[in-house]
Amino acid sequence: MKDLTPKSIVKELDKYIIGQKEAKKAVAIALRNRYRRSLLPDEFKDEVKPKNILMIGPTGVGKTEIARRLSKLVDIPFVKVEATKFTEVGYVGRDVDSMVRDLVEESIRMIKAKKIEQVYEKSKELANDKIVEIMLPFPSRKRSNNPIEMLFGTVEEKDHLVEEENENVKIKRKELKERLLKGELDNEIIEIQVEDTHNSTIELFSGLGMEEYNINMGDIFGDLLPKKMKKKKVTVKEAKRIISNQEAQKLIDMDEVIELGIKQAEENGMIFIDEIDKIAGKSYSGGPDVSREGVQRDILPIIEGTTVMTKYGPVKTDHILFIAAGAFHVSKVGDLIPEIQGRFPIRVELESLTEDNFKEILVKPKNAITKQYKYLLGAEGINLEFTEDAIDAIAKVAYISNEQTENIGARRLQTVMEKLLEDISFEAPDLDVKEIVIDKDYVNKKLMAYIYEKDISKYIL
Ligand SMILES: Nc1ncnc2c1ncn2[C@@H]1O[C@H](COP(=O)(O)OP(=O)(O)OP(=O)(O)O)[C@@H](O)[C@H]1O
Repeated sequence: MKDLTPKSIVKELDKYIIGQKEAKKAVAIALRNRYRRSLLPDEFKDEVKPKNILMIGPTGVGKTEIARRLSKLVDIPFVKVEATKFTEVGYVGRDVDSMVRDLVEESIRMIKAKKIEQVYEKSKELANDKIVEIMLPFPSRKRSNNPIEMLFGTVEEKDHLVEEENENVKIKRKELKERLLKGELDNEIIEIQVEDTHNSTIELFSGLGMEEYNINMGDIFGDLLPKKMKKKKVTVKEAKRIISNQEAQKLIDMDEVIELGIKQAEENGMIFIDEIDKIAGKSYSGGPDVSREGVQRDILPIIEGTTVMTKYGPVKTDHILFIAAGAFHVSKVGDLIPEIQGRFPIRVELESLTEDNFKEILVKPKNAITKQYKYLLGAEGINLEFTEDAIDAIAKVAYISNEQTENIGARRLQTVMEKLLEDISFEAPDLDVKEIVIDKDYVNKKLMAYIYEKDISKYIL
């Protein structure tokens, strides 16, 4: 964490997100502040509240992507919620707590995955031993207490036979294990015990038209319920995966995982509240929805710092970082209740993406969409290339269709690319050619129809 200076964070984010300097800078500072806080003496620590961020900008320009990338970069729990979800019919005040419960769930999942990784090798070994045991059990023979057998000494004789057989099995098991490790037995079928997840749902009020009361016992009691097991026939390959998973679960200390998970969520969690602009303003949004102001008032304590009950125990929200986002086309930031405004001291505006931005987004990010298609078709043995003027043309088409229909930002690139490469993707497995170059002509041919005809004359692609 020490090396993650704001500058280095921005540099990392630059690898994935084009432009949006201000927003990147703001999240980098917020993250650094957490590190700074962690160095403070305990008596000050609680005084320093996270500086929550409000991102203002149209859809599809990178608001969520910046926050999500940041969380990946530093491996912290992250959840995204749509504020409008809480205005829907059927929601009641306490439901806003669900964002914290989801965060804890995510945090625990992350810690558990890490712990499982640590015991992975050991669990794999145990699984192999178990599979050998299933495939070649030791002969079990009850010791006879028949007085005649005991009198004539046949019990000892039988014991001797069993021992001999056991020795044989041991030798055979060694051979079997060697073959198992080489993968030679992967396609054999064996019977193993697996968790029976089928009957963990109880239906309350069923038949009364209240299906929404279906309660999943697992959700309430989590790992606390004893697991019901059933027998299942699977291939050895499957068994290796299932049993090593079961063994790994036994090897990790769930109490510790939960404790660490809660701590991580409290200290380092990040909650992204999208569409906050849609709950700005006092009015009902028509119909029987929960009032927007009501939702803001419900969310407020969570952002100010409260304790939320989860199935894992109480979770304090004081140091969770909140990033709220919205387009604010219709409503203004000033339409949010003052208390909420006050809780988002950092405001950043994200710019609409230009055609040049689109060009860069197509090729520059580590996970750029053109690279993704290259990899996908590479898997079919096809080398896909894009000429520079093809990239220019794709960006232009995306930009124009955003202008002519709905502006969905960089998301448009995905639909345009899908359209462009639809035929190639479909035909790929049967194509004889192994080199495909997408040039400007190909783009024009495939995407002309994408642009409203009436405007084609205006744009020379
Ligand atoms: N500046 C950018 N650089 C690179 N890719 C981007 C950029 N903006 C958007 N994208 C791409 O578009 C997709 C959608 O962007 P994102 O989820 O960040 O939208 P958003 O601004 O949060 O909008 P919304 O509030 O509607 O979710 C991302 O997954 C990413 O692939």
